This record gives sequence, structure tokens and C-alpha cells, in this order.
Amino acid sequence: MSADKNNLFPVFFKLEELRVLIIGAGEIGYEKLNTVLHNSPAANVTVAASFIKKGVRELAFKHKHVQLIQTSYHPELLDNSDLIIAAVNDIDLAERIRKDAKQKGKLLNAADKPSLCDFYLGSVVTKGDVKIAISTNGKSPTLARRLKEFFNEVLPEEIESLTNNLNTIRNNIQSGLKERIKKLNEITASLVEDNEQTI
Ligand SMILES: C[C@@]1(CC(=O)O)C2=NC(=C\c3[nH]c(c(CCC(=O)O)c3CC(=O)O)Cc3[nH]c(c(CC(=O)O)c3CCC(=O)O)/C=C3\N/C(=C\2)[C@@H](CCC(=O)O)[C@]3(C)CC(=O)O)/[C@H]1CCC(=O)O
Ligand SMILES: NC(=O)c1ccc[n+]([C@@H]2O[C@H](COP(=O)([O-])OP(=O)(O)OC[C@H]3O[C@@H](n4cnc5c(N)ncnc54)[C@H](O)[C@@H]3O)[C@@H](O)[C@H]2O)c1
Repeated sequence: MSADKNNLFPVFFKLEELRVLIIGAGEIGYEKLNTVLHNSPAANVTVAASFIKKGVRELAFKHKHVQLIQTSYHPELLDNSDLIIAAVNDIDLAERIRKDAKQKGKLLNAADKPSLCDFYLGSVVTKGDVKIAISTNGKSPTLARRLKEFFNEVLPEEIESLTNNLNTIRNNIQSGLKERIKKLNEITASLVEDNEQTI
């Protein structure tokens, strides 16, 4: 297996169904909370920190599923969570959170500390129901952001109605799975063929 290959496995979480814990509510904690709520406005989030930045309080005020706990870190905080994002300005604390999360079987993202992460956050492009998450294998978050800007430009706004139309067609095809796949492939073939012509 090539060392240069990105072996990360992408998933799309339903954060309304999970419990997210963000530890730290400074600059980076605010950014992570913003990103979570931008993608999943009804996400269940607990933010725990000894200092809570004003912007974090404002976001919590606007989102009823966000709760704030002003506290210094203790491992029991992890118990009521499924996913944890650590955004603390203390490497020893981040390492302690890592150890506690492992012990409790919780998944951890330690912001900007790849060696402590079970999962990375990606750069996200959203057009209607279509969402693309980008990772550079941790090599260049700036490239991930630039790619996001690129895909935002090139994906047509019509992709929203296209997705809805295909969903209607999909729901109206009465045949079995194999036949449905065949029909949907036929209908969408021109999307790929048109692209091949322009390349
Ligand atoms: C995609 C995005 C998602 C998000 O964070 O929401 C994200 N970083 C973003 C931006 C960004 N982060 C940094 C800069 C400054 C420029 C630079 O340093 O390059 C910029 C650019 C900017 O802000 O423009 C600093 C930084 N980041 C990491 C390190 C540590 C290291 O590399 O060792 C350092 C140095 C810290 C230091 O030196 O102190 C590490 C990680 N950052 C990741 C994700 C994961 C890998 C994703 C991948 O596989 O590509 C990973 C591994 C773990 C994680 O944090 O999840 C988000 C784009 C948001 C958007 O789309 O707008
Ligand atoms: N600010 C940036 O632009 C930036 C850029 C790249 C990387 N980083 C890194 O991201 C991390 C977080 O930075 P930041 O700017 O958000 O820091 P910050 O000082 O703004 O916030 C730190 C947060 O962690 C909390 N915290 C610290 N110790 C705690 C404890 N024992 N218990 C509970 N809460 C505790 C603080 O209360 C605060 O809410 C750091 O590792 C930093 O090096 C920051």
C-alpha cells in the first residue's frame, strides 16, 4: 500500500442523533462549534470550558440543543458524549483527554493535533442536498479550503433541483433494486458523457 495514499475513511454523522462534546471555548472552540452548527443546526452539543468566549455564548443562545458547562476539565465530562472535539490551549491537557477518551471508548478530534485524533474534520462543500467533504490526509488544510472554494464555484446551482428530480424518479420506479439501478444509470449517463466531451 502506498504511503502517499489517503487511508482515512469518510463518514457523514447525524449529529441530531449523537452527543457532541467540545472541550474549550476560546478561538478554536468557537470555530469548531460554528462548523458543527453550520452543518448540523440541530446538533446536540455540550461545550465545556473554564473560560467561555462571548461568541460561543451567542451561538448557544441561538441553538437550543447547545448547552454550556463552565468547568475545569474532569474525565466524567466525557461520559455523556459520543464524539469529542478538544480545543484547549494546553498540550498536556489535550494528551490527558486523549488518554481518557481511549479508556472510555470515545472518538476524539484534537483540533490541530493530528497525532491525538481518531478523526479529522474535513473542508465541506454544500449545495442543497449534496455535500462533499475534503481531506488532504492532514497534509494541507489550506489546500482543502481552496478545493472547497473551487467546488463551490464549479458545482452548478441546478444540482439542487437535479437531486430532487432524481429522488422523485427513484421513488416512482416500482421495479426491484437491480432494475432500479439500471434505469437510474441510464437517466444519469448523460451527466458523465457531457463531462467527457468537455475534458
Ligand atoms: C479542513 C479543516 C476543517 C476544520 O478544522 O474545520 C482543517 N483545518 C482547517 C484549516 C486550517 N487549519 C490550519 C490552518 C493554517 C494553515 C496551516 O497550518 O496549514 C488552516 C487554513 C485556514 O484556516 O485557512 C492549522 C492546522 N491544522 C492542522 C494543523 C496541525 C498539523 O498539520 O500538524 C495545523 C497547524 C497548527 C499550528 O501550527 O499551530 C491539522 C488539521 N486540520 C484539519 C482540518 C485536519 C486535516 C484535514 C485534512 O486532511 O486536510 C487536521 C489534521 C486535524 C483537525 O484539526 O481536524 C479547516 C479548513 C476549513 C475550511 O474549509 O474553511
Ligand atoms: N487561535 C489560533 O488561531 C490557533 C491556530 C492554530 C492552532 N491553535 C491551537 O488550538 C488550540 C486552542 O487554541 P485557542 O486559540 O482556542 O485557545 P484559547 O486560549 O482561545 O482557548 C482555550 C480554551 O481552552 C479552555 N481550557 C484550557 N484549559 C482548560 C481546563 N483545564 N479545563 C477546561 N477548559 C480549559 C479555556 O478555558 C478556553 O476556553 C491550541 O492548541 C492552539 O495552539 C490556535
